[in-house]
Amino acid sequence: MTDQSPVDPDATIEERDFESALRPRALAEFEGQPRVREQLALVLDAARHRGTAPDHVLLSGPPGLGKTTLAMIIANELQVNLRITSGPAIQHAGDLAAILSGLDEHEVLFIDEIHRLSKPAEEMLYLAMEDFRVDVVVGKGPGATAIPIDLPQFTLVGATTRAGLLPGPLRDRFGFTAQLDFYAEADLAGIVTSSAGKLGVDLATNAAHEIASRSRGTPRIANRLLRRVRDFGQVKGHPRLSRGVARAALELYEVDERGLDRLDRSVLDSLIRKFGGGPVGLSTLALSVGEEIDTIAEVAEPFLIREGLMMRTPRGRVATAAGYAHLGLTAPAGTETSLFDAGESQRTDRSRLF
Ligand SMILES: Nc1ncnc2c1ncn2[C@@H]1O[C@H](COP(=O)(O)OP(=O)(O)OP(=O)(O)O)[C@@H](O)[C@H]1O
Repeated sequence: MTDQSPVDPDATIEERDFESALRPRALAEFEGQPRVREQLALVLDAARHRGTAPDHVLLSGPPGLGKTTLAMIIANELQVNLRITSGPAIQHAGDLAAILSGLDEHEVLFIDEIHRLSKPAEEMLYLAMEDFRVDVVVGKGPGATAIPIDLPQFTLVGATTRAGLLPGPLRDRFGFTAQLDFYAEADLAGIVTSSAGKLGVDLATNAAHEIASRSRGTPRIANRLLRRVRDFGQVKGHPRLSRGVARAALELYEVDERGLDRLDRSVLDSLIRKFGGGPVGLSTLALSVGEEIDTIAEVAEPFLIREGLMMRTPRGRVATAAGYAHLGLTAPAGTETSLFDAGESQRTDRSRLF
């Protein structure tokens, strides 16, 4: 198997092992997102004092920002078991009933991609979250009866990359909602430095910043790039990973100073050279670079828009003047220079307490 693109959303087994080795285990080790951390600490402390399970927690934000890590930390901090499942894995309401009725008192149930639960499972979850009860329907037709089953008090941690897709009644049943946002470079440099420590790698401070600045605000990518730099250092005989070594490694893997990888650049290149800078539809753009629409929509496009290199308009995707400049091209007169699509998230912490 060929090596992955640094932003490929599908992780290999090696990648998953690597991720779990680097996961912080306690809230105090979780870097960045200070408001989310502080608010969550309060929710957990309050529950500990009361001796009850904390409110249900909803974590939302783009992939790789630490939702799974936070779910694990919540269970660790409460010293309870964590059960992990995901929306697509729960096909029928019965699957969910089996998981819920198998929980022990105060356990944490983590449902990743909760926006992908089926409707019947979602409706069962309403009652479970609110009244710690499920109604299991036995039989069919007029003879069907609902048997109520009491559940232990548990905490649901739901994670979603698309909070907007979550139905209101489900969203409203979470007592604490945290929106994770892209990390500042300094936080990412801190994460890379701790990861290097855990891996026993000698990483210079400016090399950590070099990696952080190319990591698209995302810890998963930062750790992945660190792995590339470590490989490079090992093979080329550089036990100390200096900034120069980090740069050479990232150039080899085609991750540029702004964090664009080969896919991002080919999307931008195609938009500009094949479609005259747009407007062009997402599916055409995906076809032109030979990629799945979802990969373009979830990985390349949000980053290119966030970086102000591309814009989303009602007529399609358009390259900005900065997009042309990034490829060393001069934009035609009248090219949009707007740097920000108002719908995209910025590098700030936002969370809501209900
Ligand atoms: N704040 C953080 N501090 C240190 N490491 C972090 C932090 N956030 C994430 N990581 C690391 O980044 C990697 C990805 O994190 P995680 O799996 O929790 O992301 P996620 O948001 O659940 O992603 P997905 O939505 O794809 O499931 C892990 O290796 C984790 O250790």
